[in-house]
Amino acid sequence: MEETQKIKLGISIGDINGIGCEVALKTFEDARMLDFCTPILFASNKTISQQKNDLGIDITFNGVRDASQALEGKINIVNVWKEAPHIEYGQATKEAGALAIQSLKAAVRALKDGEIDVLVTAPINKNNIQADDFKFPGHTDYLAQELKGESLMFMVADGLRVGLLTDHIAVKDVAQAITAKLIRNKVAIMEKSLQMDFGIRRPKIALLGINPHSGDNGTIGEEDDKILKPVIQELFNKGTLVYGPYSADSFFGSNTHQNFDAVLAAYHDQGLIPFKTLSFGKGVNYTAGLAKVRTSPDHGTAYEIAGKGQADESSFKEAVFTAIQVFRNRMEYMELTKNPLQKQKVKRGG
Ligand SMILES: NC(=O)C1=CN([C@@H]2O[C@H](COP(=O)(O)OP(=O)(O)OC[C@H]3O[C@@H](n4cnc5c(N)ncnc54)[C@H](O)[C@@H]3O)[C@@H](O)[C@H]2O)C=CC1
Ligand SMILES: NCC(=O)COP(=O)(O)O
Repeated sequence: MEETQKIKLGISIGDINGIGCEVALKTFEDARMLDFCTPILFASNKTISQQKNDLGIDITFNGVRDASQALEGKINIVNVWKEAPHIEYGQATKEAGALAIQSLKAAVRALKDGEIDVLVTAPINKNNIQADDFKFPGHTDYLAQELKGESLMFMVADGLRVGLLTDHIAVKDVAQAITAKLIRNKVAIMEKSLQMDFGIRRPKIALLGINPHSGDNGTIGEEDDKILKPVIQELFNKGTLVYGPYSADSFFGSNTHQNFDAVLAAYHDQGLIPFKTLSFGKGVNYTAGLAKVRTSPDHGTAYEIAGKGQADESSFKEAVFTAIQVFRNRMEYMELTKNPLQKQKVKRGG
C-alpha cells in the first residue's frame, strides 16, 4: 500500500432492523471522517437510501459493483443485493438475519482478497443469523475460521484493554473450558497483539480469577490454584509479564487495572461489565490474533431505539479509528522487525 493512499475500510452492515446502519451513516455524515479512510459499505443502494431517508441523515454515496471500484473522498456502497429489503425496525426477522450474513460474507471475501484493508462490523443479532451455512455465535468465531487463525476477543478503549479467556459460551461450561493450553494461547495472542497492534514492547498482563476471591486457597473452587496459578508461574518464568490471578470483584474498583497494559478475564460478563461501565460508550471490540484487522462497536442491535434516530455513533466512530490505528501500527511493526539481511540479499540480487 502506498503512503499516500487512504486505508480502505470495509463495513458489514449488520442487522438492518437494528441501529448498525444508523451509527455507520452518522459516523460518515461527518465529512472529516473521509480524510482518514475510504469507507466501503457492503449492502445495497436501496437499503442505504431507505435508512438515510427514514433517519434524516444527510449523506451522498457512490454505488459500486465491487470494492476495487471504490473512490477516495466518497462513501462507497457495494451492491451485495439489489432488491429493496423490508426494514422492520426493532424486529428480529429472518430476512434481516440473512442479509446481515450476506453482507458479512461479501466483506470478508473482500478482506481476504485485499480489496479492503480493514473490516468494521455493525452489530448482528446472534439468533436470526443462524442458518445451515452459518452456525457461529458471532463474528469472532466466524473470522477465526475464515482467516484460519486463533482469535482473542479484545475490548479496547482509552487506557483500558480487556480480553476474554472464554467468550460466547454458557456460564455452566466456563470452568471446564479453562485449561492450561487455553490460557497459554490467549496470553500469547494478547502479548503479541499488545506489541504488534498497540506498540507496547514489554506488556504487563493481569489475569482475573475464576472463582469468588480466586477460590480463597481452594475453599471456594480449586480451578484458580490448580490451573491458573501454575500456568501464570510457568509463563512468568519464561519471560512473559503475566500476573495473578486477581480477585475479580474488586480489581477494577480499586483501579488495579491501571497497573497493567491489559487484563484477561475468565468469562464474558466478568470482563465486559467493568469494560462497558468504564469506557462510557466509547469501547471497541477488536478481534486480536488474526492476519487481518477487524473491529466493531461494543454494543449490539439495540432494537428498542432502532429507526428513531436516537443511536449514539461514538463507539462505531472509535471502531473506525481503532481499525485504522491498528492497521498502521502493524505496518510499522512489520517494517521494524523485517530481517535486514534478507533486505540486503534482495537488493544485491536485483
Ligand atoms: N458485535 C455484535 O454483533 C454484537 C451483537 N450483539 C447482539 O445485539 C442484540 C442485543 O443485545 P443487548 O445485549 O440488548 O445489547 P445492546 O448493546 O444492543 O443494548 C443494550 C442497551 O444499550 C443501549 N444501546 C446500545 N447501543 C447504543 C447506542 N449506540 N446508542 C444508544 N443506546 C445504545 C440499548 O438501547 C440497550 O438499552 C443481541 O442479539 C446480541 O447478541 C450484542 C453485542 C455485540
Ligand atoms: N459481547 C461481544 C459480542 O457479542 C460481539 O461478538 P462478536 O460478534 O464480535 O463475536
